[in-house]
Amino acid sequence: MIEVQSIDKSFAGQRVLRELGFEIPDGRITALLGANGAGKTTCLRIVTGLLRADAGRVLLGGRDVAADPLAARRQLGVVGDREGLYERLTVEEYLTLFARMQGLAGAALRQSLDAVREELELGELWKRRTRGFSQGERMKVSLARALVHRPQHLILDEPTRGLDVLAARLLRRTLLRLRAEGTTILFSSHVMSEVAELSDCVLVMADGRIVGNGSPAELMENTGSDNLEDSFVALAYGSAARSECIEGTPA
Ligand SMILES: Nc1ncnc2c1ncn2[C@@H]1O[C@H](COP(=O)(O)OP(=O)(O)OP(=O)(O)O)[C@@H](O)[C@H]1O
Repeated sequence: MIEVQSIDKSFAGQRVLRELGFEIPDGRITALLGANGAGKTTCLRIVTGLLRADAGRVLLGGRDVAADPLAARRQLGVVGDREGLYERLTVEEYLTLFARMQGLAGAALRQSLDAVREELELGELWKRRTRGFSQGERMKVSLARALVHRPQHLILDEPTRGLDVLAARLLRRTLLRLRAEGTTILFSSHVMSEVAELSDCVLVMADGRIVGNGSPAELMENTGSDNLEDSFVALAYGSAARSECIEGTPA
């Protein structure tokens, strides 16, 4: 479970997150939506421990990310807005390095590497250095790095950005499989069709707050919309003027 409790964050006096709070239960896929600049990446960086909040806290599986970062990271996989590949290493070397850093060794290490190679169809890339990889190839390696230690929580920042149809499909299939295995998944996106297809729950951010929280069907019902995009627009852009939340959503 991911618990975000009353997070505040400012950059140079500009308040980006305002008492942001939400909970994500295990075995669910949750999408984080918001206009450009709404604070999604800042929120995800705080949830993953890359950035410190000014106030509030984040718990991953009950562990405070800021107070106990190593324990939190052991149960966390992250696909960030940059892939962070080491271009001189082959895929195998790169994933082995990250698996070792997560404490895997011996047969367990071998098994984990074999599993991600197969699941993410990395066979042909396995012995290649990652320099020059296409966007889709980079995403697959980045996702494999995030998954190699079988984390309980997976966080992805716009994971399908720049992917072709097949790569996006592989990613969606992987997320659905992980959900079936009980993984807790939080991802940000601007692609409404993929959010509607994948998400059990949608969080809509505006002005550093959650202004909508529910299943796609609930958000549509609460906004009187017959599609998720209209519902998102009503919440994300209407909210700045109305500064109110849909029923049942924390302010
Ligand atoms: N390191 C930083 N220093 C200064 N300002 C920052 C920093 N990181 C983010 N911001 C500002 O915080 C606000 C929220 O940015 P953030 O990247 O979290 O938005 P976002 O919702 O992810 O946007 P997008 O959809 O465009 O990726 C923006 O106004 C951005 O300029």
